[in-house]
Amino acid sequence: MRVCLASTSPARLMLLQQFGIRPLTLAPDVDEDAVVAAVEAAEGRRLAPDEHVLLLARRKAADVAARLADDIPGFDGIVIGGDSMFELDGEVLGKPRTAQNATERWRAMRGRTGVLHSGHAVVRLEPGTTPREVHAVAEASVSFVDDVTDAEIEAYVASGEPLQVAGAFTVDSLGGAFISRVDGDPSTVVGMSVSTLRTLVRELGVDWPTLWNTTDPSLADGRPGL
Ligand SMILES: Nc1nc2c(ncn2[C@@H]2O[C@H](COP(=O)(O)OP(=O)(O)OP(=O)(O)O)[C@@H](O)[C@H]2O)c(=O)[nH]1
Repeated sequence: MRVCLASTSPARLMLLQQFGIRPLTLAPDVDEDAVVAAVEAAEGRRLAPDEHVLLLARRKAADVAARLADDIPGFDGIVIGGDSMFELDGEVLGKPRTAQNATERWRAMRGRTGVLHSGHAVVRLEPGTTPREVHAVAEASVSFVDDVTDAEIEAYVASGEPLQVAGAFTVDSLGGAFISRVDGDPSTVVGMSVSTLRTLVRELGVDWPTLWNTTDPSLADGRPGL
């Protein structure tokens, strides 16, 4: 069973590898802001965090699944897409991208609890059959210690780590020192709930252990991806 991760996220790839899977990786070609804006305009409302991450996870998986059918005829396996957003006091926060945003967010987060929403979509590609897709959202609440100092925030932002991750924090790296509690599947916070992926894979009739220790043939000669 081949596995393709439709993501550029190093954390998502790390998660799958930690859980015994060495997937092919392909970057999704999805303009996330444009996709969300189009759906919100059509619906005449803002998307809730769970709708937001599910929409994007599904679009990313669908984009790569469609390209795979052309790039690797006869691909027999699954394509996994994901998206994560952090919700604090009803505000949906993606990657801060700038030091100022990250600093402002950390000053607002100390001592608080927010929810990390992760969307998951899995597409089953099997030669001669119609692709099948299943999807789900997982949430984990994240509580931050209340005594993070401005100096610690400045140092953390200066590390660059918080700039490119949903919510401006990581639970499995430098940011973990400022997190007092996670309620839910911890891998949800990192980028994908692997227990949720297992449920989705089973819905597609695939036994999870069959994915263990799979090395995609395209990786056989050490080339990442296609
Ligand atoms: N290592 C780590 N990464 C995190 C954590 N929280 C969020 N992230 C990452 O923050 C990023 C959220 O941005 P997304 O838009 O979902 O994904 P992306 O990184 O743009 O990658 P794509 O899947 O290609 O869209 C993901 O890469 C997550 O893995 C965390 O606690 N630890």
